[in-house]
Amino acid sequence: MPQLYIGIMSGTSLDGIDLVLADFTSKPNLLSRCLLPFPASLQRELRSLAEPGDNEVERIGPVEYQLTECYAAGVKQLLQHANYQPELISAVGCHGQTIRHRPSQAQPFTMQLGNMHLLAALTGIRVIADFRRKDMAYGGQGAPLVPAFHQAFFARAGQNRAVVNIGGIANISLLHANGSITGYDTGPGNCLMDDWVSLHRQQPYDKDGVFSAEGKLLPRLLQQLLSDPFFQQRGPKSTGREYFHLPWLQQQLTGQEAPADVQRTLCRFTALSIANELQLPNLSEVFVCGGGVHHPVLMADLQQLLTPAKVKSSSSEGLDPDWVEAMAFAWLAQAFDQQRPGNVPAVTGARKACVLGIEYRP
Ligand SMILES: Nc1ncnc2c1ncn2[C@@H]1O[C@H](COP(=O)(O)OP(=O)(O)OP(=O)(O)O)[C@@H](O)[C@H]1O
Ligand SMILES: CC(=O)N[C@H]1[C@@H]2OC[C@@H](O2)[C@@H](O)[C@@H]1O[C@H](C)C(=O)O
Repeated sequence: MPQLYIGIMSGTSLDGIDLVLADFTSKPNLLSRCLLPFPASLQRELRSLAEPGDNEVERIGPVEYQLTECYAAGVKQLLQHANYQPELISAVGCHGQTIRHRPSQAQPFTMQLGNMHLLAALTGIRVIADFRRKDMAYGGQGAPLVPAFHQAFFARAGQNRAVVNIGGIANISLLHANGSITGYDTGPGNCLMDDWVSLHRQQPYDKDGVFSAEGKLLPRLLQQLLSDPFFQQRGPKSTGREYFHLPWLQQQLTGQEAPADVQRTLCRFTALSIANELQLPNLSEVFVCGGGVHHPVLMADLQQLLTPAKVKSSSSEGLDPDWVEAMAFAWLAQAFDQQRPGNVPAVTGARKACVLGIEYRP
C-alpha cells in the first residue's frame, strides 16, 4: 500500500499556502507541489491578527473559514495537477496559520487557525492537525517541529551537519555526528526585511536582495539589534511575529538612517543571529531551506560568517528548499498514523517524546 500524504504549511511570512503531495513508501519523495498565494484581503487580515489588536474573536471566525476554504482549494488543485484521486491519499498533515505563539509565559499558549473539520469535509480526506499543543502540554515550546524531519532526511552518521530554515522566522537543526539533535528558533528570518521593504518600496519582499545591496552596514544599529535579550537566551526557545515586528525595529532607530542602510543592516543582523548559533566543531556543511535561500546578499553574508563550512541550498541533498516545511507536515501526519513521536524533547524542551496531532475524519 503506497504511503501518500499531503502536507500543508502556511508560515509566518504570510505569503501564501505551500502544499505538497509526498510519497513516503520508501525514501521521502516529493511527487507534486502547489503554491497558492493568499487573496490580498485575507493576507491583510492574517497579518493584522498576527499582532495584538481589537475584537479579535469576531475577526478570527470568518478569517478562519476563508483560510480553510483556501486550504481545500489548494488540495483540489494539487490533486488535479498530479492526477491523483483523494481516495489514494492516507491523510493531509495541516499546520494551520499561526497568529499567536506565547510558549514562555506563565500560562503558555500557541494558536494556529484552520477549521480542520471543515477541511476534512471539503476534501473528503482525513486531516491530521494541532501538532504543537501536545508538546506544550508537557512543558515544551511547541516549536520548532521540523527538526525531526531534518534529522530523518539530512543526518549522516559520523558527520556534524546543520539545517537552517529561513522563513519569516529562522530556525536551526544541529545534527550531531553521534546521532543526537539540537535546535531552536534563532529569531527573525525574512520578517523584518519584508516589513521594511514593504514600508519603503511597497514590495512584499526584497526580491533578489536588490534593496539590501544598495545600502551600507550601520554597525551601531547592528549591535543594538543583537543586544535584544532573545539572543542571549539559550535554547530551547521559539519566537514569532508577535515579538519581532516593525515596531520592535522602529523603536531602535533614530529616524536619521537611510532606508537602504537599514535594509542592509537587517540582512546582516539576520545572518549573524543565525551564524552565531551554528557553533559545531568540524561543521562542514550547512543546508539552507525556506525563502531566505533566494536572497543572495543574505546567503553571501552567511557564507562569509560560516567559512570554512560550506553553505548550500537543501536542493544539493535532493530536497527543494521551498517545500521542506510542507514535506515535514506530510511526514508528521505519517508519524501520527504510525504512532511515532514527532517532537524532539532536546529541541522543544518537552518532558517527553510525544505522538503529535489530532485526527479529523471526513
Ligand atoms: N527571490 C527572493 N529574493 C529575496 N527573498 C526572497 C525571494 N523569494 C522568497 N524570499 C523570501 O522568503 C520569504 C518566504 O519564505 P518562506 O515561504 O520560507 O516563509 P514561511 O514558510 O512563510 O515562514 P516560516 O518558516 O517562518 O513559517 C519571503 O517573505 C521573502 O522574504
Ligand atoms: C509557532 C510557529 O508557527 N513557529 C514557526 C515559525 O516559523 C519558523 C519557526 O518559527 C518555527 O519555530 C515554526 O515553524 C516550523 C514549521 C517548525 O515548527 O519547525
